[in-house]
Amino acid sequence: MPFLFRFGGEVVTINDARRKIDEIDQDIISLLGKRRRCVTEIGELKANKVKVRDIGREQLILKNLKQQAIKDGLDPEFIEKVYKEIFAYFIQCQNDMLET
Ligand SMILES: O=C(O)C(=O)C[C@]1(C(=O)O)C=C[C@@H](O)C=C1
Repeated sequence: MPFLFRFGGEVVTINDARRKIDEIDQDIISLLGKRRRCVTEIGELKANKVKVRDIGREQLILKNLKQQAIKDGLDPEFIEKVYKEIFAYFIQCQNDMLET
């Protein structure tokens, strides 16, 4: 008898739930890849490298995403930590592309 439990309103086995998590994780990675392509386009517009980092834009994104996080039942402080890493990575991507 497989272990059954509730996940998003349905009764499922742990393997079913893990398959859903695997799909969600693949979507997250694919969306981050898509985000990277947009950031690369912006990087090309910043070709003079006067200012790669835009703190005002980061703050606006964070404000909106923290509100969204609350609506989606997530801790906004967790989202802030995740996005600080995301911004750091994408700023590095822009710096790398502008150096080469
Ligand atoms: O909006 C920009 O100017 C970007 O380069 C994108 C981005 C981001 O990852 O969202 C990256 C670096 C900036 O500090 C702000 C935002």
